Amino acid sequence: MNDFPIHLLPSSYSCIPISWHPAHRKTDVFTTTMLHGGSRISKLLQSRISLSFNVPHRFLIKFEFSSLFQAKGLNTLDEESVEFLPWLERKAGAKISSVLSIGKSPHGRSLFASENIQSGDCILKVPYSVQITPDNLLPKIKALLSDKIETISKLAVILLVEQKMDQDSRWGPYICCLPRHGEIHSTIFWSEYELDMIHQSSVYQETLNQKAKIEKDFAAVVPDLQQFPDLESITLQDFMCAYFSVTSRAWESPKGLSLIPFTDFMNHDGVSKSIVLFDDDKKLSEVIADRNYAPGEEVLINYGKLPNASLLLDFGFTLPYNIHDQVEIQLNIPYDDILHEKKLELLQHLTPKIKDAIGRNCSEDTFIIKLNPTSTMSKTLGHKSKEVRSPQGKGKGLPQALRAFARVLCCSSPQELSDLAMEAEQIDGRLARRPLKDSRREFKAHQMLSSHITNSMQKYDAAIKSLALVNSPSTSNTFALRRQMALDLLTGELRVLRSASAWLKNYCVVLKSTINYPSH
Ligand SMILES: C[S@@+](CC[C@H](N)C(=O)[O-])C[C@H]1O[C@@H](n2cnc3c(N)ncnc32)[C@H](O)[C@@H]1O
Repeated sequence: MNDFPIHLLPSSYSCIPISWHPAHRKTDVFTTTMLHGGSRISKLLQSRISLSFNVPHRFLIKFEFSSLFQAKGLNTLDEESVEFLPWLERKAGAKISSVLSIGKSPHGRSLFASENIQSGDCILKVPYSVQITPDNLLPKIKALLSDKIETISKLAVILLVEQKMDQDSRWGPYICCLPRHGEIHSTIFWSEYELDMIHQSSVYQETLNQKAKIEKDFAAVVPDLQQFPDLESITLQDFMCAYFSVTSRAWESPKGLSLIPFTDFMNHDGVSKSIVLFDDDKKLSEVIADRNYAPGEEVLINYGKLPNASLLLDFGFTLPYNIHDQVEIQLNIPYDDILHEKKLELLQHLTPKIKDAIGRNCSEDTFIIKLNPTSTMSKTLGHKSKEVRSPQGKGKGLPQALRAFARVLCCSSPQELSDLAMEAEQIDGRLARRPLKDSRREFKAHQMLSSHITNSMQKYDAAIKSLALVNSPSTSNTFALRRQMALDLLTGELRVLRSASAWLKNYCVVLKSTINYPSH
């Protein structure tokens, strides 16, 4: 389902580990030996000459980088950023990168090529010894925290404890770089007024769920933290910020959830092929460049095939045109349907638990529509775009589970329901996965879906139009930024709905042509 071996850990839809983990998302952890081209990676690792790290090199980086940034007209570095890599390399006792430097991008800190990088180069190697995992909890706090506390909360507590230690923190230079309240745009920090802009999207409810979960997790750690005088002043807002730092910066690694300093300064590019890899034998994480970079260019990685819904909730940003966008729709069996109970029973028994792209279990009436993984070039937009495929195409179009649900929903007699149940038993136990033999009923089911989606599109249209009318409650840029994110989110979801609608209309036209009307 997800080709990306590792990704940053979003938390929102987490029923898995990072709860999602990955936390909410399904995360497959591969060691380099399991990767495609793993041998290439090992070869690169062996062939790279390890430069010894010394003080003059620090100054070299500083010099090269400052001049690079002046040449590119980018913001110059702050002192903290210049000192960061040398600090981490000293801590690791190893060279981490000789081709990357930290700089400022329009999206916060980022990594930039400090010299020519070729596709296939290993651009950074961060030893496990300088990654932050729950093992880094101070023993006295570790002993106190109940086993029930999730990893994500444990990492958040580590960040908070280190923050409180201030000058005494072993991770001070890293902690200083973490986002602060006011700089974070995840929807968990949006006001009610701002959230209202995305009421139409499932992210609205996901945000409320996520906030409730964080509050619950905070309530679970507070009694333990209160035993330390320095930590009793930690507020829910502090915890939320630390929690966000974890969800937006941690990777699921063979050691569990890990914060990987320096690597986590890399920004996301949805079409990049670079990901974070873990070499468990060498006990380090690495990134291989997926293309050539000239000095001064921002080097990006892929956090995973994430729709704007996940990016917004877990990372606090959206992409203007996200090829991984998806939309969640809900179908319900009407209560006044005389077959309500029977349909419900059948669906509950015979429909396998529906899982979305990120591994979350959905209730039987919630479906995720995604665009077909086969990309085509959109001439108009100049972006790689995807469509829900037409019935004639090789793709499957809408989720099978959604179409099955519609077929059951449109049954009008107990006999039709038991025919479906019998057919499922005779095949693979999965209900209503095949087109109904009666083309009229198949047509009716898809017509119903089509009008449901049209209805949803109208609501999205209205929500998008109303964005232009919402007034900024303050003069800050924050609201304008969040409104743009809301627009990206809703526009992307509407695009998926439009594509699904086109697919359904096409399918219905094809079906209609096969229906034999009785001759009079
Ligand atoms: C893993 S950190 C990357 C480093 C981060 N820019 C920093 O200043 O430390 C992830 C955060 O970077 C920002 N970010 C990453 N990729 C982005 C993108 N393509 N567009 C906008 N913001 C992005 C978001 O704020 C996100 O929460």
